[in-house]
Amino acid sequence: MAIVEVEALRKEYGDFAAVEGSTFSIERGEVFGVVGPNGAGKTTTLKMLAGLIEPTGGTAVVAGLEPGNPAMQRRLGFLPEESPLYEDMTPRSYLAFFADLYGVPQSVATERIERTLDRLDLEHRDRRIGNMSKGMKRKVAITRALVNDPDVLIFDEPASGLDPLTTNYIIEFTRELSETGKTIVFSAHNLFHVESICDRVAVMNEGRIVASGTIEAIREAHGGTEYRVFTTVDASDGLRTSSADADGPTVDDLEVHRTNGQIEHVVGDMAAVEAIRAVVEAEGGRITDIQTRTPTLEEIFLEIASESSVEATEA
Ligand SMILES: Nc1ncnc2c1ncn2[C@@H]1O[C@H](COP(=O)(O)OP(=O)(O)OP(=O)(O)O)[C@@H](O)[C@H]1O
Repeated sequence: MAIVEVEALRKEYGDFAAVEGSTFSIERGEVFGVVGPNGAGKTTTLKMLAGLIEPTGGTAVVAGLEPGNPAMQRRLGFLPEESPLYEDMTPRSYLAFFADLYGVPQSVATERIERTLDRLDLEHRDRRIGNMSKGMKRKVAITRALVNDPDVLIFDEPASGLDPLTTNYIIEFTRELSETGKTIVFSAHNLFHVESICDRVAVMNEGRIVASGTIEAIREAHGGTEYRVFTTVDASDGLRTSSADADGPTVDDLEVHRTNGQIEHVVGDMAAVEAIRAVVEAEGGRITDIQTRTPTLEEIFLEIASESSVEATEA
């Protein structure tokens, strides 16, 4: 059975739905990314999973337990997007305090805290938290999410606003946690990190999940390689497309641009390239160049988000 089961989860604020009926499940040991633009509903979703805000509808079950159940809290670690820390405490005293709240025996807690801080390379463990850098504070917050040795980690933008070195450190550490069998739900803006560590993702926009699956599947469904065929003659009249209904081979989604005296045909597969070649040769022209381009994950997600916004407007 999946360790996280979310069914028709919904959160309304007045007549505004921040999350509009999300359904997904996460297997034990998976790294699951929740991605999407600002205001998509990522934080709201993660907070409902963590039992920090109550859904208006639907259910979120973690490790077989409802959010808010104290037994579930013990199996869960939550890293909020902004982690307010007690500025006057030191990392050691602060983390010991949280371990105590979770009922972790002191000797176990000390060993766990020191091991995590060692791994995160956090120096100055007895320095006042208020005097630490943003990256150091984030490392303390991450260690706090781990004091109870949870099975499920919910990390809201774990590396947001940090320098690239600290970011890589945290992403690498998150990967290591998943290798030790922890299940990680992770929200992020930086799609490079999503691609590097997530097994599956849910793409959110305006409160709804608009695509989900492995990155490869999403790439395949929404962002295949684009072929740009440059020719001396326009092949569109000899091709059958959804817009032009001429005789000849069918080419879906053909785009034609004129650049510097050349005709550029943009198509989505090699069969279309061959069809263009046949038409161009039959018309006495020639192909001058063929270029391929694979859209970045960023472009694919932007495309998915804008398509879903258009659908919502049209509905
Ligand atoms: N307490 C609240 N009261 C009213 N509206 C809220 C509340 N919390 C969130 N919202 C709204 O719900 C929507 C989703 O917010 P949420 O914080 O979940 O988005 P997000 O995807 O995490 O965005 P970001 O990437 O900016 O953190 C936003 O439009 C936000 O303004």
